[in-house]
Amino acid sequence: MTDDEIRGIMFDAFAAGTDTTSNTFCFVLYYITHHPEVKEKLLDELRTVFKDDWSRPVTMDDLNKLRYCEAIIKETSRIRPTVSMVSRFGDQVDEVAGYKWPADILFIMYVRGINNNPRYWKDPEKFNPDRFYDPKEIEKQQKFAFTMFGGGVRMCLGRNLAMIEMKILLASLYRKFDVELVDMKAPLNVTTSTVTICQHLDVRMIPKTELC
Ligand code: HEM
Repeated sequence: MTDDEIRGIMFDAFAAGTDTTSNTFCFVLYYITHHPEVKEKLLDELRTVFKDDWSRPVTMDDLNKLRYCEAIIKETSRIRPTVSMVSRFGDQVDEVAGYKWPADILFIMYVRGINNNPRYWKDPEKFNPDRFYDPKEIEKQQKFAFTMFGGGVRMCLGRNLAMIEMKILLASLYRKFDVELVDMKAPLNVTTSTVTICQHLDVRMIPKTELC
């Protein structure tokens, strides 16, 4: 591999892999703090997986068991996707969604619209991680009704890494701390272009004295 190729890969990892994960995680904290019943279920999962050991590193085996953590991350990304648009350039005349399109057209898919479409999601505005946890709910889902990492050959290259990072962070954080919002009434403060950035989120981290 040449130096240029290595530099390019490192650049992609930083450019595509930092704002995305960090902002998604801010949204995860925001939604958990606003849904105490979700926090309780998360803590139950942590108790089941880690028993009374609250400091050992998270293993691959643990990651497979942290299904509710993953469901929280997915439901957060459904209701408030960090990457709000995915684009494709059509270089030839084509037919899409029953319409004929000329060449050199940029198609932009509005991810938030897809993920919150009431045709595919009951009460789409409700934060409910069970949509991605309960096998019956998962079975009901339409294949393309949820996208977090895009799709097809240009799908996010870092998707597995991103999910591993966020699950480890979520489990590690809630094993050792309780997290509160400083202002529960403050709405999410975001700016949106391709990536939705959380401008401001004041949290209070309270060290735990006993497991969960
Ligand atoms: C929560 C975290 C992340 C989200 C929500 C996310 C989302 C996305 C989305 C929606 C795309 C466009 C896919 C498409 O056009 O179909 C993408 C592309 C990409 N992502 Fe991520 N991503 C995340 C984390 C990461 C990480 C950690 C890395 C690398 C370390 C990464 C590397 C990339 C790269 C290289 C592309 C371009 C792929 C291509 O054009 O072939 N992403 N990501």
